[in-house]
Amino acid sequence: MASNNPVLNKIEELKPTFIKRLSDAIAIPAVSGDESLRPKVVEKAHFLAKQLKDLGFHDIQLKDLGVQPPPVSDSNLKLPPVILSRYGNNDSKNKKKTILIYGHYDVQPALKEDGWDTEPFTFYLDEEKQIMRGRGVTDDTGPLLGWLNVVQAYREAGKELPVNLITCFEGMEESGSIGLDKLIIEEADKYFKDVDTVCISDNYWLGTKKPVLTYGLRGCNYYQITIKGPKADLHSGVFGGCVAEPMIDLVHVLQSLVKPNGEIQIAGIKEMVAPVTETENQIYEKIDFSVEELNQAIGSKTSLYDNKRDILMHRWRYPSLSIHGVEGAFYGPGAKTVIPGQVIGKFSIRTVPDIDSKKLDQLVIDHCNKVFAELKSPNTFKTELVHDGNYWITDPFNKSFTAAARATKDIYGVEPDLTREGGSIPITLTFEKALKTNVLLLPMGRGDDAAHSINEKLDVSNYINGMKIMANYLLYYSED
Ligand SMILES: NCC(=O)N[C@@H](Cc1c[nH]cn1)C(=O)O
Ligand SMILES: [Zn+2]
Ligand SMILES: [Zn+2]
Repeated sequence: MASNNPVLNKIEELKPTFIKRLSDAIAIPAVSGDESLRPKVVEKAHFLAKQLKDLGFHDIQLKDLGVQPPPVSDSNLKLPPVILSRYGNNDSKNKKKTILIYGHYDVQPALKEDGWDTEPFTFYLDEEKQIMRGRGVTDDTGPLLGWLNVVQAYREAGKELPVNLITCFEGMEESGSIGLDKLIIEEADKYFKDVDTVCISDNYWLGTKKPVLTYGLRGCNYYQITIKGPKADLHSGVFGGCVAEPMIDLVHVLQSLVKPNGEIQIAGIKEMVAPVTETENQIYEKIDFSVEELNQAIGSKTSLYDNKRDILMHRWRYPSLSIHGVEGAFYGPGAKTVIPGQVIGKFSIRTVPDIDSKKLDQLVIDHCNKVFAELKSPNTFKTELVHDGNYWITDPFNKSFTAAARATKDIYGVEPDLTREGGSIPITLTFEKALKTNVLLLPMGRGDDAAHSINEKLDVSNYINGMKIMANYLLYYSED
């Protein structure tokens, strides 16, 4: 019986070791979106490769993906490596199934000044609440290390791993997984040739109490608008009123994209969204989630919808457009009277079935060009795609989901809810297509973990129970 799996006790016993491993990893500020921190992303790859080696993984390869394509400031900037490795081997008398474990070791940017209670790259354990804090604890360093920890627990419990593992850990997920598609396609018949299924632990429960398994993701197309005017920033008293201000142009274009109620204003997008079916209509009622849980996760009562169904549909199955920020604009405290000479506005669209990504890019660029032309501004203007990643949806009743549901029930005593997610993991669809296999999303953290936000956290219980689920999932998936 897997609930008596001795590996589960070993996971409890090794808790301090696993917390220390996470603490060491969090200390490396592997921010893929910050070019100046690229050496740190590479350092984290080497840190992980050493951990894998010490745990008995073999054939460890740090795959070079070449230089980062534009738009990028440094045209020689190298992409961080993808870490491939194996645990276990098939020989003639030992034919085990092979699971590919995907995770990402890069993280979102984080500064203490953003409002963190502690330094984001100094791991913090709240002993009383048993909550761990730091950039990456839940997205995705904690879950990624979970797999390594599970291998250690199997080894120290004296149990053979019931499956073979292949790792594919990337360092660019938070920046669109640039370069990874090509590598997966190239390795499909080589390094990945024995893969039976893919498991990704890089998402979250919907709420805070009930575990879930995830069968859908939205895609993400990220754009930037660059507006250039004066050669340098100007004094607004000296020049204000007689120069065309890039920031004023940008505000006009950005406001044309979306209404405050979330409605996207770009013509042609709505028409590409798949209609709601009767079967789909019925799934929302059964999901364990409430408006209060959303309010708790966002720390306010600012939801656009007052009922569960609309909230879930707008998170999972409708597109959304978010405006993220403006590079070059004044944003600090105080009252600087500056006219920024050049600004870069950033926004993204979360995509859903059946939006055609290339058609979307054209609609977005045409829309922005049209609105800018109407301004009759002498400034220069360019809208471009920074990166994209497709949406994904699968059948949640295949062998891998069934094994994961059983493993989850062992640990939490309930059947997990089957959910979709509003976030994106750009590479999911590529795995499915290139390896001709299923993908399972097996989340570790909770819906209020504040991934991408300040004070990102992971409850110790989710870390430990998440590993126990992984351990039993490997066992159940190995069975015929
Ligand atoms: N945990 C998954 C995650 O956070 N994914 C990112 C991926 C992304 C896409 N474009 C930029 N980053 C997300 O924002 O959903
Ligand atoms: Zn992630
Ligand atoms: Zn993320």
